[in-house]
Amino acid sequence: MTTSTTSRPIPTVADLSPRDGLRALAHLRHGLSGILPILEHVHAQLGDIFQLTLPHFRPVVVASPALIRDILTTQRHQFLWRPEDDPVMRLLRRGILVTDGAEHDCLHAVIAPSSRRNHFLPRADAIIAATDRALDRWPSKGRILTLTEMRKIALLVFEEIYFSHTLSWEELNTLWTPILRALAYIGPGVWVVRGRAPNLPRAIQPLEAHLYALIARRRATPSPPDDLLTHLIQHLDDDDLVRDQMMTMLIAGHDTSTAHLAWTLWLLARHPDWLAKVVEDVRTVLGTEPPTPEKANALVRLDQTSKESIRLYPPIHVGNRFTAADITLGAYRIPAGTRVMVSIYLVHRHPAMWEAPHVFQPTRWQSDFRPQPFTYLPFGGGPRNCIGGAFAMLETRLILARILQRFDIEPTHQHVRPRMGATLEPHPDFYLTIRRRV
Ligand code: HEM
Repeated sequence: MTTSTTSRPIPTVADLSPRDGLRALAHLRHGLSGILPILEHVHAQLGDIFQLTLPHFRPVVVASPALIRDILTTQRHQFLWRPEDDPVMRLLRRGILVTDGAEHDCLHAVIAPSSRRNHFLPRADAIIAATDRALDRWPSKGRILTLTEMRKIALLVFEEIYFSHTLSWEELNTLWTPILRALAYIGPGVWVVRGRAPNLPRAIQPLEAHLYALIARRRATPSPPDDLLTHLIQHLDDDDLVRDQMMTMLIAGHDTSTAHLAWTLWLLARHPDWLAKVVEDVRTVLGTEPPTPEKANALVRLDQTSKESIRLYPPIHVGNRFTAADITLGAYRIPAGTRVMVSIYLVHRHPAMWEAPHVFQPTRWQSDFRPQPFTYLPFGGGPRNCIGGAFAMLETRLILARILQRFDIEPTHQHVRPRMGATLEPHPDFYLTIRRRV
């Protein structure tokens, strides 16, 4: 823990000069997409810890690796994950992501085994098969709406691997709007500054019904498959609690991969010289065979692309915590009940930690390159890091390799901005021009 005998006041946006304040606010012309540039601007002026002071929304934003280490590891017991009244709590209820202490640790013990590498490595062919179901419907020559298509793939893959359920196109159509409504509900909205969370939208009902139907069917299956859903029903008697974990894993497990896949394709399409090299690797290593985990490991430049993409555009760009009591963090006193935001986005672009932080430079990820501790946190850090990180890394590499094997991608000039939804996603959704090879 970082200690200090005297405490310092946390700088607030009120400490900005009027000129800097106006410059920061000017980014609001881009709506929600302007918030990250505002945070970058304030970070540059006020340093690695500062406080926003909006009505009902006064988070302490942290971009200091040392303080982030304290929050995620040594002082983690001083933080809670969620206040009672928050849309994420209302949607996920008692899901692993939003529980604390012993309850969290019990759920972790149930869920973690189905997310280990040795569990899903043998199912890599199912990831490819689910991907192919979506790719087979792409035009031979034409355009795809990238974020939308990546979401379809991520949902098909997720349900196949974690619920052993082959989602039909009809089911996907039924679930599509409820899932988008659930994501919009938990994304930032005006309620944040109004201070009162809206009610859970009724439109998500078909998603609830889908999860409960899977639970009922699985409880009635005599020889169930070895997957997350089976682990859950074997350990948890309460269907509502099973539903909470399924909802959590489905939301946390597909929206993040969707955003990462879309960002990576956008970066590739914006950097045609690099794209050509990655494609050459894919086609040399794979030939006409589908990607396997071993072959994906040999795709070094694809791996570098993915690492750089998730540095620049981390789908989870912030870790939210709440102080459980008055605490001391480094040289600062923070009162109980304060929202503390670990800014993964700011630390990934920290000018003192990264060379050319805003530049897409996949070659920085040479095999011997190790970022400074707590400066690269795409999957969080400490004991509460991402439970699906290993799966996500394999899944996204296999999917990208399959896309590049089966399709040529044209460079794009389209600009997108990172928008804070439930995850950090490219906005607007963008078209990729593609041509089928196989
Ligand atoms: C590119 C994909 C992914 C990214 C970038 C990502 C990122 C993260 C991050 C940053 C955290 C920590 C949040 C915090 O400290 O506040 C986290 C936690 C979590 N993630 Fe992921 N994630 C991804 C994929 C997945 C997948 C595939 C699953 C499940 C199938 C998943 C399930 C979870 C869960 C349940 C937690 C909470 C763990 C706990 O509290 O013990 N994530 N993720």
